[in-house]
Amino acid sequence: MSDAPRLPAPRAAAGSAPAAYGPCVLLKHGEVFLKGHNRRRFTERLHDNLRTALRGIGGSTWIKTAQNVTVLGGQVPREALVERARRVVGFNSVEPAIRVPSDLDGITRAAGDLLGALHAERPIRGFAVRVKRRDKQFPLTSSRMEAYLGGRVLRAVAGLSVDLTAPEVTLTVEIDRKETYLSCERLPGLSGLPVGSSGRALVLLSGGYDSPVAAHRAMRRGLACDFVHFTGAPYTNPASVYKAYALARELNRYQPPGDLHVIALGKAQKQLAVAGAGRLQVVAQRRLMVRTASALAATTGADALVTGDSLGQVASQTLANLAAVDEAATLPLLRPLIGWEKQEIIDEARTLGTADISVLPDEDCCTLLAPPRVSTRAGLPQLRSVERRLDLDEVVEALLAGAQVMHPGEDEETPAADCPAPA
Ligand SMILES: Nc1ncnc2c1ncn2[C@@H]1O[C@H](COP(=O)(O)OP(=O)(O)OP(=O)(O)O)[C@@H](O)[C@H]1O
Repeated sequence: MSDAPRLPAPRAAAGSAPAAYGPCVLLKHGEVFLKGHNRRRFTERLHDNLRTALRGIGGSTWIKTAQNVTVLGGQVPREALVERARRVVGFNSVEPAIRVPSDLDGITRAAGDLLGALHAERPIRGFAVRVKRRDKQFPLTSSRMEAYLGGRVLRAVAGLSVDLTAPEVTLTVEIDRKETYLSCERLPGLSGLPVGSSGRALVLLSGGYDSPVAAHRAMRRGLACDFVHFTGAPYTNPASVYKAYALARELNRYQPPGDLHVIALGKAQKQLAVAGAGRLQVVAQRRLMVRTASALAATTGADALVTGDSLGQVASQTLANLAAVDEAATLPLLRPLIGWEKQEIIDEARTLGTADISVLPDEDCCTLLAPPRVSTRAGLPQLRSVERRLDLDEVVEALLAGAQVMHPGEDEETPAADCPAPA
């Protein structure tokens, strides 16, 4: 007895070649999906960021939206599309897929082809079919379609078996009105809010592990980031600038590129030491950094500062010292890693690709003039009395006047050529 259900006539003539058939990538929306009335604005931002990530990919591309899903295709290898899409914040998953017209024959043939090719590459122990029918006009319900496709695939591909409890491969079939998408692989995306949807921030970027990870976490909450790096110049070599540039370039792979501002802090650090900062030197330097960054933020359009502090990690990051640094900032000072452990931070830096840069040696401005023992309870009255011996406004003005602006990663890629999405 046949396992085929009694079907209405297929929408395309049996045996005819599918009208549209080709590889694409399905990008499932993350938190954007929850945005109610604002969803459209968030989705536009997500697509703008996707277009930016596609720059320089070497061929024309198109994107279109189905319900809570973006479909990406073009005249470039699908692997390249997948690689670029996985850098875009805001997609929960990235699924290499094929598109076929929404008729039963086309879908059945594609399912057999897809699982047949996979099975030929490496024998599949058990498979399952999951169908999502977004077009309720489609003649079969999702569960009937699952059973039907499963049966047809079993017939078409020798040696396959069904396993509905723990399948090695799950074929996902999403049926829209005109097109159907079939996919056997789901890669995790960078979930979160589209970069830029929460505003702009200025990240204090050192050469260590922590601040690049903090920057990436800020991006994942929708902040577009510029960067500021303080060097100990003229008393240190330029190694830390090379590192900051390489880190910012790596981070810019995840967002429309932000600028890197480099500021030579060495002379001001010496002024603080001469003013008698003593055990307060490191916290006084950090206060000067956030004061200067706050002033710089006014020119970059940032609404917040971001640092890589983690509570209690080092002496300068006790609660009292963090509070003393906060007091010098004129913008909200965000610390995405405040509750993270060092090993968690290093693991994430490895995943991001910043760890290999952070590990390189440099001459950090923070160790320049650092006292043998850093105060763990820097008092505001003492800090203010040291700072009064300097004209802080003048110091900040001079630091900003000497700032260098760089554009890491911006000139490496040419704009992508868009082509119209298939109807
Ligand atoms: N030279 C610098 N330029 C810019 N920001 C800095 C610099 N040094 C420190 N910061 C900021 O202050 C934060 C705390 O720095 P600190 O050196 O105390 O800790 P850390 O654990 O070494 O951080 P990181 O691993 O990011 O260097 C850094 O995460 C960074 O945001």
